[in-house]
Amino acid sequence: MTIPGRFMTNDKGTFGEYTASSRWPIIIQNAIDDLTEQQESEKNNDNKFKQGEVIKNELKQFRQEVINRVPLRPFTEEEIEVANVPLSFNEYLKEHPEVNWGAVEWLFSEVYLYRRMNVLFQRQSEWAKFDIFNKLKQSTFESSFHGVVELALRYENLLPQLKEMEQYSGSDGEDILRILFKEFIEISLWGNATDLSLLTNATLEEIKSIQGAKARAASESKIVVNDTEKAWEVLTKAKAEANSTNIRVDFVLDNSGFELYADLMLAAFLLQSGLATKCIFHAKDIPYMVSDVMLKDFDLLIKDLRDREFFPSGEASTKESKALDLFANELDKFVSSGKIEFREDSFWTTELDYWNLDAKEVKYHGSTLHEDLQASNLVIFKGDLNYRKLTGDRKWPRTTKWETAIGPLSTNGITSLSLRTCKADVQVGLPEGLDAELSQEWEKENPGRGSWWCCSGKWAVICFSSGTPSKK
Ligand SMILES: O=P(O)(O)OC[C@H]1O[C@](O)(CO)[C@@H](O)[C@@H]1O
Ligand SMILES: [Mg+2]
Ligand SMILES: [Mn+2]
Repeated sequence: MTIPGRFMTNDKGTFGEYTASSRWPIIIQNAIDDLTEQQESEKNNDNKFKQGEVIKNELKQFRQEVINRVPLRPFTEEEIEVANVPLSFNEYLKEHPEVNWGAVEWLFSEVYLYRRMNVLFQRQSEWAKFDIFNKLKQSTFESSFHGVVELALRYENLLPQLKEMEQYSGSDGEDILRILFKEFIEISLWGNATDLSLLTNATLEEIKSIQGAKARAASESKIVVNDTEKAWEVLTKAKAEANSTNIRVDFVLDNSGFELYADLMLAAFLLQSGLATKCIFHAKDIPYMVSDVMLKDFDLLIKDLRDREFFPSGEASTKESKALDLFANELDKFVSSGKIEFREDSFWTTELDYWNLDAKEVKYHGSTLHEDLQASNLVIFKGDLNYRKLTGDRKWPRTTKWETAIGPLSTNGITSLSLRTCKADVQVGLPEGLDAELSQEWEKENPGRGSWWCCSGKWAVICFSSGTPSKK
């Protein structure tokens, strides 16, 4: 099959076109507003205030450039030097000299946009390490207080049950573990405390019950491709073979706040149940896509869990406070014992798609990461942007097979699982007829935009690749 081109910001009627024309100016304006607020809170630092004014004017100018659809310019030597900008961006622009904001590949231009914004802050000494999206990340996490507490209580309730599991005879225990695995995968997938059967005080019997199955079936109905079972088999096989000595699961992260919290819950479940012995989290090295996780967001999350102002769970003695503290302590223990590790790499914030997670990409860490991820039993890619990079954000027919769409990743040795809430035009792996069916359904409420069902965040896909050539 010929490899199709990537989605462009001038593809009429696409979500990419809409994002570029209407959402990017809003994102930049929000950054200007948050910068102004930050300046107000540090007025006494005159030098910082002045530098903030410089950034603000440059952001306003940049926003105007995007609106006026000017050509995308290369980074200057000075910018590359000061802000450590990977040369991949300028190489791309050299090959595509004519691109402007109104007619450029969506993937490149969106990643380039965040890099351009970051350069403006990195060039000012007082703002070089400032995360312009921090306020938004923190306020969003703060507003998810009830879901955070609910999951912490569930986790606390689950711990003794996982211990008790040992007594269950083989298949019975495994059945429950499989149900819990699927539920934690779904909690991580949706990045919220879905109301699954895993109620706060559900007993193991209840989890296995019909009622539990009904709740699960309801939430699974929105997952239109579901390879969870294949990931389960990989980890249970590893657990049986490795007698739990060395099972590594990697998370290529998406959003901070509740999504990261849900990812940590999944990791804690895997570690406590012996389905993993080490979890490595891959974070972004600069502020990116507004909400994506940086190393500092993990430290902030643990601090927030213990902060009674941030999460008002009452006295330290309340069951809610104790559950939050318990999970924060668990995370500290996992980190100090090396069971959880956090890393960052500039590869994740280049425009390179994940076909570059391969030995052939030797300039921007693609091959280094590819080499390292060979040692992982399962690499979980979270969210929509990662899915777009796995599939190259290309205009594949929506029934294209997963292993075709992810190119070299289907045979170069990385065992991968994409947990994606659908928020962009690219969509593959669908059975015949499903796209038409969902487009028709979405069209009813959204005339003329039926195909945007896969940009709504209302549906999701869970896609597995063994990373080895499929046995013919
Ligand atoms: O946080 P996620 O799940 O990666 O979603 C980010 C998505 O939002 C968008 O910015 C626009 O919807 C996409 O470009 C991007 O893929
Ligand atoms: Mg996401
Ligand atoms: Mn994201």
